[in-house]
Amino acid sequence: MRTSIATVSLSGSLTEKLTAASRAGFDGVEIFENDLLASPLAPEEIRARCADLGLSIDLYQPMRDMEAVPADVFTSNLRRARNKFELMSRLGADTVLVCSSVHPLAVDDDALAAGQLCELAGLAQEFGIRVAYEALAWGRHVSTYDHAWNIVEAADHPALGTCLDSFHILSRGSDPKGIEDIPGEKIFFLQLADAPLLAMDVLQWSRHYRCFPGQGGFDVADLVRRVLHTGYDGPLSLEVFNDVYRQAEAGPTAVDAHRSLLLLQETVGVTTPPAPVVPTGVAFAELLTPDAEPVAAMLGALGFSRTARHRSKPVDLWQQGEARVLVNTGPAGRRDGTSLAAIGLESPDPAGAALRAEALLAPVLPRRRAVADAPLDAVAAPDGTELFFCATDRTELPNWRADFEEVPHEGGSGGVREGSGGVRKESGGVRKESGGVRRGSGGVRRIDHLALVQPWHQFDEAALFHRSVLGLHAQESVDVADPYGLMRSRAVTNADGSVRIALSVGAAPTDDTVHAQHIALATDDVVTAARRFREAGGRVLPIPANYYDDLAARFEFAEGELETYRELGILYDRDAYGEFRHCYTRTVGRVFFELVQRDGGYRGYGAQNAPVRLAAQHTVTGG
Ligand SMILES: O=C(O)c1ccc(O)c(O)c1
Ligand SMILES: [Mg+2]
Repeated sequence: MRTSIATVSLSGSLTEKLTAASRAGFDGVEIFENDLLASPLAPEEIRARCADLGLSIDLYQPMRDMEAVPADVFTSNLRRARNKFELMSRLGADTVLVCSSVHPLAVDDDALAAGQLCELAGLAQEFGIRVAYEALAWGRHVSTYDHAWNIVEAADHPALGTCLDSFHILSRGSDPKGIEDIPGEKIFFLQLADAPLLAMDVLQWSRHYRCFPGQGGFDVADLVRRVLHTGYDGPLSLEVFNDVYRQAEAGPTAVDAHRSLLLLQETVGVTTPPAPVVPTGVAFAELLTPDAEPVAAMLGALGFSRTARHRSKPVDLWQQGEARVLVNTGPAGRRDGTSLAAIGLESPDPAGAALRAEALLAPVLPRRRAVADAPLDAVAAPDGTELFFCATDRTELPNWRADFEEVPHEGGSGGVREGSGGVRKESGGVRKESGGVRRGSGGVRRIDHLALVQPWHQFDEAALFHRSVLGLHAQESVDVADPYGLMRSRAVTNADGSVRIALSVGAAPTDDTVHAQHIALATDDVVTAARRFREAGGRVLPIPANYYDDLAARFEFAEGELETYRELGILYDRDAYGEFRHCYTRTVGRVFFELVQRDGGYRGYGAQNAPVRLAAQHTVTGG
């Protein structure tokens, strides 16, 4: 289907908006009146610019307070309309949106509304223009789509139809089923927006919190299916009033927006892009660092061993159980402190995953390839993290580990390396971890989750990206209080929890040291793990005594248990499924580690404890 976007959904000048929409792959635009008024370009120039960019002008909007008004007001409305129709002719736009009146003099009289809209449509017709009448959710007398349709039907003019807007329909809780009663050719336009489910004034909700389909809580796909059922064949057009997108750079927002429509079209079954290839595990996390020393000390204390080195690049592979961390000291790592730069995702079909990513507008990165390197397909997530689609030790696919050469066993500084015993050699000569971390050894088994802090304006985009590109499931978003601002956090996971990525965002540009990325490592015994870490010279993040007093009030612990947690900086949480014990390391550059013990199917990430953790990190870094 054709895709379109209202200029109000993007930031910048009209020219910037049009360029962004075109680059992101939209077929057309709705020109919002204010964007035209503020533009130095003449209507003819805007028309030419759109043509150059391959964009059609699908709608001009809005025309307000037209109908159900006293005769003298209507006369001046017609004068205003004639003016706008002349403008639209210069612009080459053939459909105008008229939204239901909020005029103080408008009366509750459907016959009058129909009569005046009919007259307006007659005038429009002289200009070859169609009028699409839309019910604003806060319209004075007309606020539902079925009411607007009744008026359009009564007016019975070929140049008058209705405009459906998913926000107005779904925000009021109207049943979208009735849409199927409207003849498709009388639906002149379809505007789409989602929104988070908030209990607030509908006008404020609409003007500030709309988001792209799939980012909020509405069932936009169901509504679209019903509209398509009528035979509607106009564009799917996004109309998103949103405070964040008004400010964020138009280019990435437009891509995000178009991705939402690609996913929507797939959901309703009008397109079949390459299917998502859901990752089945985390192959590795890659740290970029200018200085391997503190990173090596940290990994050693956590019980990792440096087992292999890349054959042609300054990259070390550190392992423990199934957890693998690459430490890259290449040129890119010299730019700024240690950071979590890449994630290797175990993929059943790496090439298929890359095809999916490309179809969903994810930037596909050049394959990293040296002489003997396995080609790795990679894409950039919205925050710049590189996501590699990997196959680890599967004979039929190129194995990224074959690029690494075993190094003589040197290990970390103590820790649990004996726990990951039974080191075997695989044919490629790379040390293969046994996966056999001894139970109760406090050893790390695998990466539990990766926590990625998003740029402030990319939170919704990030969740939609991971959902649509990787086929991960997005959990509910939770608010977390930081001493210096509010954070929102939302996890995306695969079905068995072997891939968990926690996305979070602050309300404003954040302090890098505190709002660092982190790697959470799963252990069966966090108490032993924390002890060993400490004995190996590691320092856990100190947690205030008040936290433990509160834990004592909320839960009953076995004799001595709480004292142990207090001593080791271990935090505790519980949900309907199980228990969670976790502690944090100090930060190295912009990265820290977490040791986590999940028992009995606990599903969360300790969000309850996050405010305490964030405050503790501020204390450590800020003094
Ligand atoms: O908020 C508004 O006024 C407004 C204007 C035009 C629309 O199409 C709409 O959905 C809302
Ligand atoms: Mg609208």
